[in-house]
Amino acid sequence: MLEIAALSHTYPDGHIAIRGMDLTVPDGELVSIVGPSGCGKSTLLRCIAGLIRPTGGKVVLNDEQVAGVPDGLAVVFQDYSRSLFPWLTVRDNVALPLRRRGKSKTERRDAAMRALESVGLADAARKYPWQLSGGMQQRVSIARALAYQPSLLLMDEPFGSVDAQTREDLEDLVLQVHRAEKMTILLVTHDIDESVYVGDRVVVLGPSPTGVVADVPVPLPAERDQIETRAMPEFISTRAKVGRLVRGDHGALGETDVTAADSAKAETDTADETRIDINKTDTKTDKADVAAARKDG
Ligand SMILES: Nc1ncnc2c1ncn2[C@@H]1O[C@H](COP(=O)(O)OP(=O)(O)OP(=O)(O)O)[C@@H](O)[C@H]1O
Repeated sequence: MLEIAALSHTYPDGHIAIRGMDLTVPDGELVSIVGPSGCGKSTLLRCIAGLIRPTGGKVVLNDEQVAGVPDGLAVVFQDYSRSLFPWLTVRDNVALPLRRRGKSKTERRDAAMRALESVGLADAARKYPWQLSGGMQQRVSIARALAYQPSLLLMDEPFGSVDAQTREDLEDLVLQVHRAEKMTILLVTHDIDESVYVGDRVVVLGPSPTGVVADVPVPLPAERDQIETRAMPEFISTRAKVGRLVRGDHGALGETDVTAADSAKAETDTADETRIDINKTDTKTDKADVAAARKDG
């Protein structure tokens, strides 16, 4: 269970990105997060990932307050070109984080190959990331997250840089993995259709400083199909509702939607920002991991 309570974040320059956000995500749910450009979606994910410390409120994951990168967390970013190490093979990129799981070399390689098979890239295992297309590189990033077997997967606009066909394939891949592994997934997207197509629910954030404007259930069957699901009346009406809410039309709120706008207004905590040095720590660990991976050959 992920619980976000009265979460606020003010950057050191005084910019208030998040104010008084409340959100609860039960285990195994796939929640889409949408909101106007620049509202604070990435800031929210970084607070959940323990990469920045909130200046107010808290993030609690499985009953423990997040104070650094939690165990069992994986993140997929939009910019795949910077998230893979060009000097490691595809297989070694996928296997790298498993060092932190205490796995042996053979176990790491087996897990990496299984994850690559699940994204249809087993044949590319011995290639380097720069030998693959953008969509294939993003599938490697997803395979790396899957191999880690996270209990919580955060995806920040993960399909923003790939073509339309690849995007649909990756959406279906995430749905398939979500069903098979039952992991909790938070997916930030600018694409309202995508938010409804993949989500169990869509959380709509308001403009900066952001908070939850509405929590919209997605009344669609768990099994989804790119053509049939998108033609369903429930898909069309939910997409229209989310679209209006993102544009600030709160009249689009239905009886089943939960609004947290009031609690967002109530929170005024703008305490000083304290940055965690987790980035430094991570960089050191990554360097050690990478050096060891290269030695493994
Ligand atoms: N390090 C920082 N220092 C100061 N302000 C920042 C910093 N990082 C982000 N911001 C500001 O905080 C706000 C939220 O940024 P964030 O990247 O979280 O938004 P977003 O919703 O993910 O944006 P987009 O829709 O463009 O992806 C923006 O106004 C941004 O300019």
